[in-house]
Amino acid sequence: MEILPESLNNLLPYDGEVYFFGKILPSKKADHYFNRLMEDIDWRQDEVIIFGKRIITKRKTGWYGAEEFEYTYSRITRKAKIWTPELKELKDLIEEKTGLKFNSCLLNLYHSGEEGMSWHSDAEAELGKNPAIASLSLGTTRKFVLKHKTSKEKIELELPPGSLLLMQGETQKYWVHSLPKTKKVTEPRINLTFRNIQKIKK
Ligand SMILES: O=C(O)CCC(=O)C(=O)O
Ligand SMILES: [Fe+2]
Repeated sequence: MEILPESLNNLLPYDGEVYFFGKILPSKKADHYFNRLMEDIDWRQDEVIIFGKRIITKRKTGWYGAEEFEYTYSRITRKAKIWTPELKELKDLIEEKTGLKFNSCLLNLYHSGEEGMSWHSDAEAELGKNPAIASLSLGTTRKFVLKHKTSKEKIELELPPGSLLLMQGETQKYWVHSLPKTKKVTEPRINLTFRNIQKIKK
């Protein structure tokens, strides 16, 4: 069941649903969480395999959840750490705003505009069919782009600190998304994507 404020429009013209909630955290709170997460998250550089090559990303990530869920992406499997107090608070807030339940969170730390995320969809088996993914942004504002896999139509939006974006329905099946690199941004950004892992592998 989804409880969405009636005022929210679907940003996608077809084949999925993306809702922008705007700022759900006042600036001071957003700053507070940014600083806490910088300190408390076990930030790691990922080793990903791209076109068969092992690459160490500049971007750092963290993987947290209600249990030690295993998550596989780009052929790397990681075991979740248990929620920190701040992550639990943010999860509760996002569940309240979206009316959905989430049991895990992937965090990304982009040190500057030199780091981004290339085109992908979040369609890992662990997320099940038509996953809902809630994305909270902290730190500097960055541009986020969605692109339809066949029509190539693009939807662009700015994600300011404290703002929430929800992707659900068939979005991951028909659209890819990216965080483009940019020379204009020198400040760091943290993004949290709350997800719901379906299969509990121990
Ligand atoms: O940083 C963002 O806004 C996007 C992150 C993302 O797409 C992901 O973690 O799968
Ligand atoms: Fe993503």
